[in-house]
Amino acid sequence: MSRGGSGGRTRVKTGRGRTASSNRWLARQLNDPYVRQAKADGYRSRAAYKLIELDERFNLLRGVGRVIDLGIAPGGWAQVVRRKMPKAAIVGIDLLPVDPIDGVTIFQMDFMDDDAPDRLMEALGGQADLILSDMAANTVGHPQTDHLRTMALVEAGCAFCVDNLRPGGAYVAKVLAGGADNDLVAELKRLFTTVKHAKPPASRKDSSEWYVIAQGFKAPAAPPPAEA
Ligand SMILES: C[S@@+](CC[C@H](N)C(=O)[O-])C[C@H]1O[C@@H](n2cnc3c(N)ncnc32)[C@H](O)[C@@H]1O
Repeated sequence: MSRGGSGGRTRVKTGRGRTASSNRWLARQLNDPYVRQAKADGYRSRAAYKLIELDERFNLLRGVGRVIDLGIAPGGWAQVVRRKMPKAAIVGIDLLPVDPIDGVTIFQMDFMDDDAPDRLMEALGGQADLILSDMAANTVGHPQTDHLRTMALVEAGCAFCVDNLRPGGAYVAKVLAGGADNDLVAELKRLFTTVKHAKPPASRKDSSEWYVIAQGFKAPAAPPPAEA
């Protein structure tokens, strides 16, 4: 047994240079109907079906003209938006490189970089109707740390909404169960008319991921008139 370099997780060496965890991953991929379906439908990731299922339930994509996709790689969600709303402007960002998707502008950079919001919005060309975040921080195997790191991304997405979402727009973000999200939900309820949680069937049962669906962004209150 050896400690692998990836996030300090214990990796078990098996035959042919593979690890037990990579063998498990391979077996799971081969047995996963969503993986097979994604291949048949030409989607780059099984994650595509999470957005399809969320859209069926919450009508997220109806009428959208401008969409931001945070954590776009490898591009399944962007493909879903592209197919359903062919005329929509779609701008995505990811730490990882992404093969081009027709009609989608993609930045390879950290969403937490100071200039990321401006770069995204300049490319989008106007306020977003929908901001999607499927971002997940690299896990370190410590559930509370993983939860907090992903929640920081969700909160950054929420701040991005305040500046860049049109009134009535929606924000969908991946969250991990972990207990520290009451403040976030309270903030979302202040900003949006409805806030719901959902775990789409395509989300693996053994994953702690959920999605928060915030719809009906409230127009920011006008600043009070300056005193004469
Ligand atoms: C689950 S994947 C997204 C899958 C995608 N929705 C799809 O359908 O193909 C999560 C992505 O979030 C990205 N990510 C995590 N932290 C990020 C950050 N700070 N800035 C940009 N992307 C980030 C990861 O690189 C990863 O590719």
